[in-house]
Amino acid sequence: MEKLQDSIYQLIVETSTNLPNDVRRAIKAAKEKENAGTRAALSLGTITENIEMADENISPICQDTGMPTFEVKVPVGVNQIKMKKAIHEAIARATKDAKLRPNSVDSLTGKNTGDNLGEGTPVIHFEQWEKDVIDVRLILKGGGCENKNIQYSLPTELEGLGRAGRDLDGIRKCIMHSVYQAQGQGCSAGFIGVGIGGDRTTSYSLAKEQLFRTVDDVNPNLELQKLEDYVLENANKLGIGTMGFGGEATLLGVKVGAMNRLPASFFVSVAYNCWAYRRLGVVLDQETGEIQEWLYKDGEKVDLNTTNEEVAATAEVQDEVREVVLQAPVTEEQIRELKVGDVVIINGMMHTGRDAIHHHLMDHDAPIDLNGQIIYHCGPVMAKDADDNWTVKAAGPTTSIREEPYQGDIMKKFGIRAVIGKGGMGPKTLKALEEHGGVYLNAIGGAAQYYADCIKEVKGVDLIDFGIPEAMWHLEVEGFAAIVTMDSHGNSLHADVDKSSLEKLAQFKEPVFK
Ligand SMILES: O=C(O)C[C@H](O)C(=O)O
Ligand code: SF4
Repeated sequence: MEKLQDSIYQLIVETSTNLPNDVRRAIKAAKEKENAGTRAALSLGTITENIEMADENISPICQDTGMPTFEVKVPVGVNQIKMKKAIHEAIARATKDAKLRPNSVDSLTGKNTGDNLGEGTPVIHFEQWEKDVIDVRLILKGGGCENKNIQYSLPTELEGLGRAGRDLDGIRKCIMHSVYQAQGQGCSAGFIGVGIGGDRTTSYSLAKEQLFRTVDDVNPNLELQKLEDYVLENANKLGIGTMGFGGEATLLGVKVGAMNRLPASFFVSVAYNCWAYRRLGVVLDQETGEIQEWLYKDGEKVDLNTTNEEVAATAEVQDEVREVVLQAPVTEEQIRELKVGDVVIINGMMHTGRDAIHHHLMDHDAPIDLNGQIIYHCGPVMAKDADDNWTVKAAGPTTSIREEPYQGDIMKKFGIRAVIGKGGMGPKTLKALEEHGGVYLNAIGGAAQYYADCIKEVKGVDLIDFGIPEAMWHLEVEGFAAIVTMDSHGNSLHADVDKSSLEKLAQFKEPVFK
């Protein structure tokens, strides 16, 4: 098995940096369907550009390289202990090479292990089979979309949809609701895997297993096939759109599996995967561990590069969008001029801060003067160059709503004028933006290569003890574009889309499957 570690390493690198063809096809179709020039179409344009950049740079598509989860099938007699060791070594190596972000954190102390190894990480499931080859599949599912997974216990009452009973129609309602509740926070347009039945644990496992089916796979169970078709068609009528900005493309794939349950339990579990649907597989020689075949890589690679017509359509609309260039630090006056829908181009400094920093700043001083500064909700992938200087390898936004309890207070306490993140924030922050004179800017979730390209220099880092993703990085940027989605006049695009999508959800209240 001398090739095993290397083969697994290749699988990890390829999964993190190169989206499979079925996913590429789904994203391409969504982009073609979206009306050229709308906010949704522009966002999808950034996403496709990012996918191609990651492929070219051999760098992570998204900075959150997720919870590495391996599904391994082995012939009888293959040493699983040795395989596990090779997987661990390959994971540590890929982390060192900045193909994975160090993502394994002690749950009690918050300490990052630094190499993605630790209690429970990575996840590896082995199964024996009768074939004489090894089949290894890997999914890298990020934390933001993982947080949007949801489990229902039927019967239940659902917002907008009323009672969901213990039947196919109740299941239909749960799945429609799962898409609504995710809004844009899991980096829509997304893909969902659904598990019906089982106990709470196996139901979720079944949902995740569905994510290993290809997007164009047709369910052999006719009833489930109809359900998949129904949800795919109708969830896209909710108008949530890419990143929750509104639009046609909300859901790109849905796969449903069912297993037996206990008479007393009836679970429906939904695993939500962002557009950065990173899963690949390899077939390995059982003696050498060498790669014999790649899975999910049918035919020629689907090209996502922007066409000339798309460039022209974008340019036309960009003329209509108000674009404001901000040189950070910024003043209250500049911020109060911004309105929802404006595109802001940032030059100058921004400072990363996410969960640990926000918690810390509540009762500590800031490591630097944050007056007039911009905070970026981002946990980047970083590496040191030959001269021992930090460089940014991937740096997209993280889900901002986690900072909702702190954000308003922190902006006021330190004089911060703008925060950049994704998925939007709630009423507490919106109120603070109005009182204090602040703005919330939405960047395109997952577009980690696209934003890393705007970062010209890493000026320094504070609180590195929190680990690479949670430290405060001081970044000098040029041409960093984001959209105003919450302004200082009480407007929130997120609140609007939530409200209108809930109204649309209610249109699916009547029974469909009897
Ligand atoms: O942890 C991150 O960088 C992002 C996370 O996947 C998120 O979607 O919020
Ligand atoms: S930031 Fe978005 S694209 Fe990246 S892992 Fe999180 S949900 Fe997925």
